[in-house]
Amino acid sequence: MSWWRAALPGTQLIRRGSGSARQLGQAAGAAASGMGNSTSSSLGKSATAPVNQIQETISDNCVVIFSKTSCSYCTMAKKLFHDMNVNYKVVELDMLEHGSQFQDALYKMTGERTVPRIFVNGTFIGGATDTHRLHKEGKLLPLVHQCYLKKSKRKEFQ
Ligand SMILES: N[C@@H](CCC(=O)N[C@@H](CS)C(=O)NCC(=O)O)C(=O)O
Ligand code: FES
Repeated sequence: MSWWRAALPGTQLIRRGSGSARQLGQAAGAAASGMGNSTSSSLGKSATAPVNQIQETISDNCVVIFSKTSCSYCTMAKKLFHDMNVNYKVVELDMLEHGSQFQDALYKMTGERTVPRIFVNGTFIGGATDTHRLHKEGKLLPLVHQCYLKKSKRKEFQ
């Protein structure tokens, strides 16, 4: 048993490869490789401004990777979380009709429009290189853990 599971007995906080991607038939790349869950079903389909849609996605999910299906840096980032047994949300920008508008919004929010753009616990943590560095420094999992703790506390009071 991993330490974070031990710390949070009985919770189902860390899941990998939830059924939703397959059920929704989305994110074929991620589903086929058994990694992560789905491209957000609503993202890019609502009239809400891209920045607000991104805000909503990053506050609803502890780990969000803005990615492109063709990008191996993105695949490496997904693999990192997959190997840590951490569930993550992937938004494949090249699969969205208005993907470039989302890249523009990410530029406004993070200063770069490159992929991957990775958010943990609602905060931008960087691209693939930054994320690997955080992991090497032992700082990545605590950030994820903080988010799970926050969510489980919220549940307690509901
Ligand atoms: N050091 C950055 C490199 C990011 C980067 O250069 N990404 C390229 C793809 S690998 C990119 O986004 N190019 C522009 C684009 O696809 O719109 C990281 O680790 O994330
Ligand atoms: S590694 Fe080539 S597009 Fe990302």
